[in-house]
Amino acid sequence: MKIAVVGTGYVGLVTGTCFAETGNHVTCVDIDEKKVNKLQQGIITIYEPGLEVLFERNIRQKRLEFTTSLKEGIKGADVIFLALPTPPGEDGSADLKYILKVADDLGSILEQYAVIVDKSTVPVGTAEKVTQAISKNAKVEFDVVSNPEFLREGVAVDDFMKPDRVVIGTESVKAKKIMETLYAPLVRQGNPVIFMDEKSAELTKYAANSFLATKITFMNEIANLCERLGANVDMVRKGIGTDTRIGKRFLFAGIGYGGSCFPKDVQALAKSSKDVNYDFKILESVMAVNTRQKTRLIDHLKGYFKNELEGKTIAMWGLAFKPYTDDIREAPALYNINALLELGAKVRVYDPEAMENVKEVIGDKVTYCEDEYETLEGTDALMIMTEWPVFRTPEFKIIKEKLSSPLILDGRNLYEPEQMKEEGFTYFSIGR
Ligand SMILES: NC(=O)C1=CN([C@@H]2O[C@H](COP(=O)(O)OP(=O)(O)OC[C@H]3O[C@@H](n4cnc5c(N)ncnc54)[C@H](O)[C@@H]3O)[C@@H](O)[C@H]2O)C=CC1
Ligand SMILES: O=C(O)[C@H]1O[C@H](OP(=O)(O)OP(=O)(O)OC[C@H]2O[C@@H](n3ccc(=O)[nH]c3=O)[C@H](O)[C@@H]2O)[C@H](O)[C@@H](O)[C@@H]1O
Repeated sequence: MKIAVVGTGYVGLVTGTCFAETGNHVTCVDIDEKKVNKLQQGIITIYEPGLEVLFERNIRQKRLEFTTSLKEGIKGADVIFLALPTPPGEDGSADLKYILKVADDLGSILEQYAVIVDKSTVPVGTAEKVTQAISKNAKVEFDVVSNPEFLREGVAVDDFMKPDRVVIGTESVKAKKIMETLYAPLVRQGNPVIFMDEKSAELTKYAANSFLATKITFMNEIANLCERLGANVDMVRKGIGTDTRIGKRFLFAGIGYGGSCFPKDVQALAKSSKDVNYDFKILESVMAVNTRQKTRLIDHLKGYFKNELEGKTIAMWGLAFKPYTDDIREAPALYNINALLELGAKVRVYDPEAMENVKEVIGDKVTYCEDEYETLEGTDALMIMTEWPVFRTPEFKIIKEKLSSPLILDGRNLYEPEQMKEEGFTYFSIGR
């Protein structure tokens, strides 16, 4: 099949590369000339384990191409994916300006029937709006389909190539057939393609992300309660996760969820609910608890140093919002860096992949270090923000030698509290 992917960011690049890998001819379109230039030279623009080898192979085999021209990119395409940004607008709702701009343009340049697919996370009613925008100038038939994406950064290739399920919202028989054929190689494992109406598909995406954010938040609350009651959240997690109705995944307490999606999608669903006069109480609590959770380590640090953080230097391990990505959007680390700087502390940071991205946002307000041990030079405490494997089994002796006070604040529960006590640390983790 001939596929066009409009928007070659995270989702666009994974979508384009994976569909090329399953034998389609894919042209990815982006307005960012620099990005397209790099991609045309075979330079990958995101860090995603396992993607580069597929990307290089499909470019070599001329199944994957890049352009800045929408007209050229969609020429002859059977399916056109819109993988465009939907950032939060001022009121928290998803901003549809990128999607609707492309939809407007598509109307006049479509030369033959195509299935236009909303791959971006978009509120209920967007497929209808996209249809109207294209219809204004369209001279040919087309269908608009909702096909939300459920991939996670860091394991995006696996999530895309072996999806738990594929959700497709359409009532068009023609579009359904085309989408079925396109996804057939990806659902051979027997996982379902679930067809439904467009609105239900759009809401499914927000429901999934909001449910997962709620699950994490619930565990963060249980963790906070554990600290007050003397229980251990790891034990409680194991105790409840073995109930198959609850499941083991997404039960890890920490310093709050981050990333480019959970925060914005929970906020957008809350706003959509308000717009139809529905007070979605759980979502309001989830957002409030998550904001509070991000301050947990700082609160403890302030307590330890009796609010005297002026002139203290803090080492920070991990900047990305989670491991195996260089993505720092809504990363708890950024929140904590800013809070430390405001309190007059200095910060020394290390992350295996995300430092360049942090430099772009924070500049030289913090010191960037070559590795985890260099961050510890002349510092008063260590904060752990991301559970990269390299931080899991460090040389505690070296850490202790380098810190002026043996204080570790661990937002990801990497170490055993008992062992830390034996090693002579004051160790604060979440819910233990
Ligand atoms: N990042 C993720 O892990 C996931 C994201 N999503 C959703 O997918 C959508 C896209 O997200 P990301 O890929 O992270 O965004 P992104 O910000 O990484 O990429 C968007 C791309 O669209 C391009 N663009 C903007 N206007 C354009 C136009 N008129 N024509 C062509 N290209 C244009 C930008 O230059 C950028 O390269 C969002 O709705 C997001 O919520 C869904 C699942 C996973
Ligand atoms: O819509 C999206 O963009 C994507 O959002 C999330 O994927 P992602 O943001 O890549 O990352 P997750 O692995 O879900 O983690 C999100 C945040 O939750 C935190 N988290 C996750 C799991 C957990 O048990 N505890 C926890 O605190 C992570 O540290 C991270 O900050 C969803 O998991 C994907 O299904 C979805 O497609």
